[in-house]
This record gives sequence, C-alpha cells and structure tokens, in this order.
Amino acid sequence: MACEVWTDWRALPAGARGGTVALGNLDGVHRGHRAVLAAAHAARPDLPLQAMTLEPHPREYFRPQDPPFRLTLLPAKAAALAEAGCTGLHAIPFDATLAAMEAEAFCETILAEALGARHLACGADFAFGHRRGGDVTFLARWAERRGIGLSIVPPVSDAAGPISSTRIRRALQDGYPERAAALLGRDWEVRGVVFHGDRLGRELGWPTANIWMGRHLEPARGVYAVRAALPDGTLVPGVANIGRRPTLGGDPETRLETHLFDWSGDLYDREIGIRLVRFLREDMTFTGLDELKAAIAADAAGARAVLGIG
Ligand SMILES: Cc1cc2nc3c(=O)[nH]c(=O)nc-3n(C[C@H](O)[C@H](O)[C@H](O)COP(=O)(O)O)c2cc1C
Ligand SMILES: Nc1ncnc2c1ncn2[C@@H]1O[C@H](COP(=O)(O)OP(=O)(O)O)[C@@H](O)[C@H]1O
Repeated sequence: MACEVWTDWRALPAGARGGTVALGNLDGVHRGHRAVLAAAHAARPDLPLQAMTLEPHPREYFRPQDPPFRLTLLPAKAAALAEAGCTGLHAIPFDATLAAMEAEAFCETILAEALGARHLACGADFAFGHRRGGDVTFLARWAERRGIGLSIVPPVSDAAGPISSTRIRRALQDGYPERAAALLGRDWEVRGVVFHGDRLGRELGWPTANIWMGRHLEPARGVYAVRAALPDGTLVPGVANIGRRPTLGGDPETRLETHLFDWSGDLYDREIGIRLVRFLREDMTFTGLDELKAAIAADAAGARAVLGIG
C-alpha cells in the first residue's frame, strides 16, 4: 500500500488524523527506524500507522551551505515507509515557526492538536523542539499527562554498535555500499531524472544515463557495480561512475552516470533509481579518451563479475 504524504499540518484532512505515529527524521528508513515503526504498530494495531518527520531536515535549514547529506529525499522516504507498512507521512515543513517552537508547544500544537496522535513511538535518543530542548523524558511526562501512549525503542545494534544514519553515511563515503545495505536492510538508491549530457558516451561506445546527485549524500567518488530501477519497474544491471569527469576538464557538480548492460532505449527526462552494489575503483584522470575507453571496458567486466552476469 502507498504511503500518503501530508505537508500542511494546519489543514489536515480528517482521515490523516488519529494515528499511531513514529517520530524522527527517519533519514534512510534503516533497520533502527523500522523497529520504531514496528513498535508504533504493535502498541496500537487498531490505528493507522504513520510517521512524522521534518522536511527539510533541520540541518539543511540551519546550514544550507553544508555539503548534501541525505540518504533519502522525501519521495524515497515515503516509498521506504510504505514498504514498512506505513500508510501516511506527516512531513512537517521546517521553517522559522518550527525552529522557534519550544518542545511543549511542539507537542501541543503539532502532535496533539494538528495530528491528533493517539500513540507515539520514538528512539531513546529522540530530541525535538527549539534547540532540541525536548527529550524522551520530557515527552513521556507530557504524553502521560495527555493520556497519549508512548513507546520508547532501544537502538537496534550489530557487532559494531547501534545502527544510525551517520554510520550508513560514513560507510557510503568510505566506499562500502554493501555495508550501508546491511544497515539499511536494502541497497542504497539514488533517484533522479535523466538529463541530456554532451553525447560523448555514445561516441565512446558506452552510453550513460546521467542524473545529478542533488541533495543526496555524495558517496566515495568512483566506479560502482549497480542495479538500475527503470520506470517500467525492471531492474537492470550496470556500471556507474560518480564524479565530476576530471578527464574532461571537471564539472562543478557531481553526476551519477550509468551504463546499462545489454539494454537499449531512451531514458531522457525519465526518473530512474540507481542502487549501489559494490565500489570498484576511485575516480581517475586519464591522459586521453582511448585510455578512458579501456578503463570503462575493464570496469564493465568487473561489474559483470560482481553482479554474476557473464
Ligand atoms: C564505468 C565508467 C567509468 C568512468 N570513469 C571515469 C574516470 O575515472 N574519470 C573520468 O574523468 N571520467 C570517467 N567516466 C566518465 C566519462 O567521462 C563519461 O561517461 C563520458 O564523458 C560520457 O559522458 P556523457 O554521458 O555526458 O556523454 C566514466 C564513465 C563510466 C561509464
Ligand atoms: N545501454 C544504455 N545505458 C545507458 N543509457 C542508454 C543505453 N542505451 C541507450 N541509452 C540512452 O542514451 C543516453 C545516453 O547517451 P550518451 O551518449 O551517454 O548521451 P548523454 O551525454 O546525453 O548522456 C541515455 O540517457 C539513454 O537515454
């Protein structure tokens, strides 16, 4: 079932109110986040399962110049939440009003009055309100007073410690998408609309569908074995480069270029999702196009081997 997204908490339709609500930024919707969703559902299986996040992420609001760090943008987050059984997402616009709202006002105005939440669930380190002034102790007291249920969920851990969005980001920046996938419970995917490049790929014999990284976290620059989720729902193996094409003089923004194996067609202006499977090598500056072509051929062979296709 799909997860509906509500962005105007001042004008929610009646059907959007009264859920059991998982709280948090939920960036990535990783295994820890899904435990919070499971707790929200387990406590009140009679109520619609919902989530509440802030959009943009407060860090994007306060520090717009910082490098992008998102694991999931809003549509991907809603899709991952739907997979976890969530039927609605309250994406509260994080603006000056929200930034100034004290914890108590946030609970009253947003959680109680606007969302009409009947039960809440969050991780033990959840903090909210102006300067993160509200913590789970505060929330527990408030919820008790208001007769609203609350589940506080201990962190889900593996051998290296608690699973967190920060750990997943670090794994991707270090070139370990398979570790990120283990923490996420699925491959990390970057979604974007295919733009027109300068058509050199076709000339080289390696056409690539290009998307911008945009507000996504930039993982290690270089070459990856990938699977591409196409608009028709198929998953096509390929080889991709994330970088700024230093050989061609360098670009101001990072692009993700994917060659799909044994595939031909037109993807321009269509949205695709590229799932990183394995990091193969770092981005390099070649002395000429022949060298670049040879490197891409070797990359393609390497990616085929990793993906198990001859
Ligand atoms: C598997 C693969 C690896 C690549 N590796 C590099 C690289 O190491 N350095 C570089 O400058 N460009 C690299 N490129 C990028 C090419 O420069 C780029 O695909 C080519 O310019 C085509 O651009 P277009 O899609 O805009 O036509 C790579 C491309 C692919 C598909
Ligand atoms: N096997 C393929 N892998 C990736 N894109 C392909 C493939 N076959 C055809 N295409 C199409 O060709 C385009 C890429 O061609 P390319 O010469 O690299 O041009 P551009 O520089 O505009 O990206 C893609 O956007 C897609 O529409």
